[in-house]
Amino acid sequence: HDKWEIDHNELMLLDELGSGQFGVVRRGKWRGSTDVAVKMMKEGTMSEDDFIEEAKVMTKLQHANLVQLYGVCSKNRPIFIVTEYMRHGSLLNYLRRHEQSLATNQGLLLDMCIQVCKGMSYLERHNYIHRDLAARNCLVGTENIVKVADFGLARYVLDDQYTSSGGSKFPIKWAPPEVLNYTRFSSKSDVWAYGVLIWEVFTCGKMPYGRMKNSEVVERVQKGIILDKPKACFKEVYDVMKKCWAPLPESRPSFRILKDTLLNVSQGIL
Ligand SMILES: COc1cc2c(cc1NS(C)(=O)=O)=CC1=C(NCc3c(C)cccc3C)N=NC=21
Repeated sequence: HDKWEIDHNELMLLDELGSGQFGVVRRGKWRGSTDVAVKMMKEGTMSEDDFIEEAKVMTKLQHANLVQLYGVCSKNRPIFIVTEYMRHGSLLNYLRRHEQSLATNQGLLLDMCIQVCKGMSYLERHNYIHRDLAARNCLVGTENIVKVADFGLARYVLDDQYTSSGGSKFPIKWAPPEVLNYTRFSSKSDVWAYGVLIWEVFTCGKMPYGRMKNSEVVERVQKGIILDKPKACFKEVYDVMKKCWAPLPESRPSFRILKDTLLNVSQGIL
């Protein structure tokens, strides 16, 4: 019995948590006691066999700031992807719901960014590129634990509106110039997206570039125009964002460096 294969008879599906373009996510219980989340992959949205191959690798990526993949139910269709359950949902929704209390708590906002950085530093160390890092793809658990989710899944999406940089669903606002021009993903393109994620956190979930059209955002990014400093954000934190948005990927810091930088900023200003 393959370790990553979960017997769907051992799953009890409970309330619906949300639904995205790849399917519905429901809360569940595994073997009667373990809280899980189950993503039921809408048929035809994903190259399933490739993903199942990848699931074997993903179950080996284990870190306190990565949403743990428990396994897949791949014997039936739709396939189920089973992960640990994060009781406060997506970071983006959490920021928006708790704006009042979070807006004045820079320490907590910075701590959330550092947790994401630790998860991303682990992926970087394992040469694993996320490709779709954003606050919507991070999840919040108990005691303000923040974890990176959905890492690497973008490669298996069949909808080319989502995968090609010209597509209507492509996350343009989190993409650096080399991804917009050549779809060249790397851990340094993840670093650019991480800079936008810090901006999302310090604006408590605002949409980057507001309601600006994708074509206008692309033009600005190509010209080197970057997002403004959020009101409630220390200058030192904005300086880190600007490092993440260096036009050339090789000029951007690694997540390993970013982690040390942010920890110093945290000690310095708090
Ligand atoms: C409590 O609220 C929630 C909790 C979760 C959640 C969404 C919400 N609600 S919401 C929509 O944000 O408002 C999604 C998950 C999840 N994993 C998702 C996942 C699976 C199952 C498979 C592959 C990739 C991923 C990321 N673990 N816990 C939660």
